[in-house]
Parts: sequence; structure tokens; C-alpha cells
Amino acid sequence: MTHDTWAKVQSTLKGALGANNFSSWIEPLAFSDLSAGVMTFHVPTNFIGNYVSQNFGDQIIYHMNQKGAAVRRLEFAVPANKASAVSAPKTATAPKPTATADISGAPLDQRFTFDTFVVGKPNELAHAAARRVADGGPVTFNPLFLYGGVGLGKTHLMHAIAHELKQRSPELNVLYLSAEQFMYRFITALRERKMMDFKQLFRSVDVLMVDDVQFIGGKDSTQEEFFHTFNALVDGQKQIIISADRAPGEIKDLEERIKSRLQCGLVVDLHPTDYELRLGILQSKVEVYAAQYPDLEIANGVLEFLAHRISTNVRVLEGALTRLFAFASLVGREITLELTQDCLSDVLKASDRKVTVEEIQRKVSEHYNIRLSDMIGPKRVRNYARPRQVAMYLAKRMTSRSLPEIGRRFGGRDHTTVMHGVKRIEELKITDSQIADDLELLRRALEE
Ligand SMILES: Nc1ncnc2c1ncn2[C@@H]1O[C@H](COP(=O)(O)OP(=O)(O)OP(=O)(O)O)[C@@H](O)[C@H]1O
Repeated sequence: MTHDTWAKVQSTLKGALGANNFSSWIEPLAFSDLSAGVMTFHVPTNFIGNYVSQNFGDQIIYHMNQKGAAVRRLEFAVPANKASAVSAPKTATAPKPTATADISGAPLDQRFTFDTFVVGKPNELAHAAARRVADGGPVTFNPLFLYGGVGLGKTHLMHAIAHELKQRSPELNVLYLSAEQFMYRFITALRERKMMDFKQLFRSVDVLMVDDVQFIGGKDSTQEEFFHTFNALVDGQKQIIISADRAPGEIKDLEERIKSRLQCGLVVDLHPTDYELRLGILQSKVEVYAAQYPDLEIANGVLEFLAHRISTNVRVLEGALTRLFAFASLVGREITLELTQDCLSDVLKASDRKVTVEEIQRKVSEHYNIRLSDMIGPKRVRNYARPRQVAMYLAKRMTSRSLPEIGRRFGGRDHTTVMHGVKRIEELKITDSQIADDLELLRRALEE
């Protein structure tokens, strides 16, 4: 019977989580047992158990209960024959999922601290506001509302605040959870008729952090409960920190009264990263990797290349670097530009800003005030040759075109000519500040 229920829940989860998430996280779970409200799964590794417990635990419990199985808690165990292969503890227990059972929120990522957060122009205000809240003391703005696009550091900053607050005042009751978890807890409390406990629980915290609050848009009863929780905490001078992917006023299907409450404190946004911030983040991550892979060398220009080319979000940037280091260590080679382009061709393609070689040629000829036909044409006088090399360099750096492809677009030149041009500009960039300035200006103009 329970096997059938689990099979049904699996198919619900497949729809809810998407095929990729499903095959990565839910499929590896082997249902083992359900007794006294504890549902046990066998998992291939503790990592999977922990991840599922943190990210999908509440949903699994919710759907199991919806389908009539009384589940209060999940447990994940690595079967004995596999356990010897992993060093982590044998079982991973889900954070107690019922709202009435405890006050634990979602776990905090130990890596998300202020120390590891790189500050640049796009996020300096959000960082300063987060620091202020993390300093504790009297509540000056309530709530702190952080918003910005995907992967720009909202969760990182929230966890950093939580770590800092807990370190300064271990007695503080800091609760961090996603809006989705808030909803699941609320629904569970309703179903189990434990709303009083739920209310008490949420009103007893000193600091409440709710991530991705846009999730409650359109969920009327959750909004209502969130509104009351919010008011009670603000009245009690408790700090609230909220994040969302957009400004309060722009959250779809969110009641006006909630929008206006969310705007009462300090609303700050994390802007999309700029080149300098991306480079700073890459440099700081490389320091971490350097300790992990002491034998790996990274060639000059690789980080700059990645910072140019991957501008979608920090998560993608980090993922690219992780992959690059893993790949280089497998093949035991230095991380060169070529290796980077090989290893990350799909990521680079996906985040291609779609700057074309033609655009580069046009911008460069305008910049140096020469005719496009002269830059592409056969003349070798320096007035044309240098801008041509600059354009070749930018084409290599800013597009995913290969050397022969670039050569073809420069009047059918050979790939070795392009390679020579790229190398020459790389050298001049260091010795000739005029060239370095030109490159920077052109890059910015092309990125716009
Ligand atoms: N300024 C930064 N310095 C260092 N790491 C950063 C910075 N900004 C983001 N990151 C890293 O990028 C990844 C994504 O960040 P995070 O999860 O905080 O994004 P988010 O804004 O909450 O995204 P989402 O909208 O998807 O929830 C994390 O690994 C985080 O550590």
C-alpha cells in the first residue's frame, strides 16, 4: 500500500519538480519502510539524503499525507554495503518537518558568510544593509527587503546575516526558511489542526528570514497568515528579512496590504554583476580551489575571459569554475584558454552575449576612425593592422568563434595570422596603456 502511495507521490513530484530535478534527486530514493510516521529511504550517498531532506523534504511529507499516508518525518540511510564507501555519517535525518514539532528552519550553508561575499558596485548597498542588520542592536529598518535576479547573492547575504547574528548572540532565535517552506508548514499545521502552535512558533522568533517571497503570490491563505506573522513580529520589534526576485510592488498576485508592508523598511536591490565584480568573485573562488588542487596552474587571461563571457549570474560562473578545475585535474593539464573553451563550450555558448565578429569590426573601425573595408582588406600599414589585431583579439575573447572562423571574417586570413594578432595584443595590453584603455572602452561599448 505504502509503495503504491509513494509511486503516486513520485509522479506528482515529477510534475512539480521537473524531469531534471526528479531524475537527479527523487529517482535515486529507494523507499524502505514507513512506521510510526517515520518514512525511511535508502539513498546511494549521504549527500543525496541531505539534499533531498533540505530541499524536498516538506513536499514529500505533504504529498504523502495528501494521499492518505501519515508521515511526520523522513529518514535517509545509506545501505550498509554502500556506507563503507562514504565517509559521512550513516544516516541523514530530515529537519523535523511538522511546523508544530520544532522551530528549525532550513539549514544554513556554511560557505555563505560575509567573508566569502565579494563586494562590488552592483551589490555594495545590499551588502551594507545586510551588515547593518547583522550587527544587531535596535531594529532600524524593518523589514530589510533584498531583491534581484537569479543567482546574484540574496540567499548568500541572508545566510551571512544569520551566521553573524548567531555568532554574536547565540541565544537569539533566528529562523531562516523559504517562502515555500513557510507555506508547507502552514498547510501541515492547518491539516493537523495545530494552528495555535504554528502561530506561537513563528511569533516566538527574534529574527525571521523568508527567502523567495514571490512564491506566495496567488496563494491567498498563505499570504493571509504571512501578513499576520509579519505584523506580530514587527509589533514586537523583531527583525524581519525578506528576499524576492523583484521589488515588492512588482510581485504578481500579492495583496496590496502586504506589498505596502514590505516596502515599509529598507528595500535594496542587487544589480546584475559587472565585469569587475565577476572577476573579483572568480579570483576569490580560485583561492579556495588553489588549496584544493595545489598542482593545478591557471594561465593568465582565463579568469578575465570567463568574467567577460559569462555574465548571466554568479551561480553559473561558479559552476563553470568548478567544472573547469575538476576537468583540468582529471586530465592533469594547466588551465589554459583553449582548455577552458573546450571544457565549457556549452556554457559559453548559452551565455554568449551574441556579440558578433561583425559588430566588433564595426565598433573597432569607428573607434580608430578607419573604414571597415580597410580593416578587413589586405593593406598591412600599421594604421590598419593594429586596429585589425585589436578586433581579432576582441573576437577571440568575446565570441565563441574559432581562429579559422575569425580569419575567414577578416578577408579570408589564415588562422595563424589571427593567432599572431591575438598574441600581439595580449603583449601590448601589458606594456601599452593606450591599447589597454582602448580595449577596455571597446569591451564596455560592445557589452552594452
Ligand atoms: N558577491 C558574491 N560573492 C561571492 N559569491 C557570490 C556573490 N554573489 C553570489 N555568490 C554566489 O553565487 C551563488 C548564488 O547565490 P545565491 O544563492 O545567494 O543567489 P540568489 O540571489 O539567492 O539566487 P536565487 O534567486 O536563485 O535564489 C552562491 O553560491 C553564492 O555564494
